[in-house]
Amino acid sequence: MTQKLILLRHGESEWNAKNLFTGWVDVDINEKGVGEAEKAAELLKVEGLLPDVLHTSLLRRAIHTANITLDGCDRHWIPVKRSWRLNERHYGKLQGLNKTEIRDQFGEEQFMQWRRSYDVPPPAIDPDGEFSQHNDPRYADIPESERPLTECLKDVVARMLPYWTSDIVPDLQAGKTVMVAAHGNSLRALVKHLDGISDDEISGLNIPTGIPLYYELDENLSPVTRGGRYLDPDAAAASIEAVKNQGKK
Ligand SMILES: O=C(O)[C@H](O)COP(=O)(O)O
Repeated sequence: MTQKLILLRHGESEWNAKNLFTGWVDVDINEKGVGEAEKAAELLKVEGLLPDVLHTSLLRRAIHTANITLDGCDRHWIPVKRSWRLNERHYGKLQGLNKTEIRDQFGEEQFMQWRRSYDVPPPAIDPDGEFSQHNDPRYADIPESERPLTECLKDVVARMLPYWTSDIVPDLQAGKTVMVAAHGNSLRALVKHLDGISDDEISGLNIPTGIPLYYELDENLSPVTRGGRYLDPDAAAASIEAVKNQGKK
């Protein structure tokens, strides 16, 4: 028997539209993002892919997107589990800064290394700075020494995988259709794991906002089709290109 996994990056956020590095800053989705979340519900209904359980990050943009999508396909009542381990990558000192300005200031190579290298994190944020979440009560359960002040994708893989194993896999193995509502980089980390993508190749993978990515997994939790399937492939292709080119305009 195969298992059903739906990955959903939040719809466009206020800061996606403003071209700002966001990371753990808790911004909401904008009107376009609401529309994407509603469309995601339609796509799930057409496919007959109705989630039995939801896993989200602790961030409003993922939670809000998932609520709209589940409401739209009459699944607002399913159980929900949330974890900081599904949060966006902590973008360190870049949080709150404009992507184009950072690219202009530091050059394309440094900009892309911070955005897409596997193991080079941006400089750490000042824990008491304006865009820091270091003292946010929702993260009080993370021992202070382990609370990130910046992260590279490798760090995200390391903190996301324990949750995948302990909480998401058991739901899949119980035969549930699982939806994970999360973020560009936490989903890149999960896709890297599922598809066995190398540390080098992962730099070329981008996740579009608000379009369900469906994975059918075999008994070993390997994708039946590598890369899964976007439920709206044309919209996904256009949005992937836009994410890839962020900071270039
Ligand atoms: O945190 C952010 O700024 C975005 O959600 C992801 O940004 P990226 O595509 O530049 O990594």
